[in-house]
Amino acid sequence: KDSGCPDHAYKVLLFSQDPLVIYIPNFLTAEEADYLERTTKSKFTKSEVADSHGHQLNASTRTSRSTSLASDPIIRCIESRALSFQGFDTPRSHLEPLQLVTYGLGEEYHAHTDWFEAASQTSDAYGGNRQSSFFVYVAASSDITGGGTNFPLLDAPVDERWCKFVNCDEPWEAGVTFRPVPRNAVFWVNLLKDGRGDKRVVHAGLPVTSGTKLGMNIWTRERALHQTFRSDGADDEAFSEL
Ligand SMILES: O=C(O)CCC(=O)C(=O)O
Ligand SMILES: [Fe+2]
Repeated sequence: KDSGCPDHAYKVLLFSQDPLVIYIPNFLTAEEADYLERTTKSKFTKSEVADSHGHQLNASTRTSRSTSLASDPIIRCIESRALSFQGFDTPRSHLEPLQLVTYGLGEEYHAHTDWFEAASQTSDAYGGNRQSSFFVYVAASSDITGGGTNFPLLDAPVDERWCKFVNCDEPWEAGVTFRPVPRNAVFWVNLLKDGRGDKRVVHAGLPVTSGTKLGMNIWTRERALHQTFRSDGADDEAFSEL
């Protein structure tokens, strides 16, 4: 256990076994969510996406704004939680810096996978491809409508207890849409056993039709990222100079 980190006695709900999708209520504490909201307010820039050649671009497919977080004690606790959730065998070096994403009215992220096709995005420096994703709903204004995360190829659940977390008004053909419930998270595995990307986890951040939404991506790579691409990269460099 990381000393000084809040105890995380959260429960989890298995959403899908194959692909593996797990729903996590209360992934963040109220204090962490507040902290993330406060400290990132002025930091957002237009989100970038990688094209099929691996070039970063400001595409109309992603109209949200995002920012990467440098490590600090609170961030480190969130990282530790994401790592221990995946078992003890995932080292911290496999984590990308946490990425906060904010959406205002009409902003969205069209259907995409978090895993990459382009070799330039899955190089050794990046630790290969993205093995898993957490999408965490950090905050949503009380008047939020829209802004769910839609997985068109997953089956919608049947039991109505899921309706707290998924939009049960959606037509069955639309797959499943997780609602932006603050502090909750969706976790899924991106890669098949053989390392190829799993197309079934394609998803979209649906347009926000009123209010605002703040989300967070936690991406775990297959292998260690080069130090300069890690949230604690700067610290490590300072260390190596000692
Ligand atoms: O905003 C969402 O609901 C999903 C965002 C997302 O999939 C991403 O940033 O990769
Ligand atoms: Fe995504």
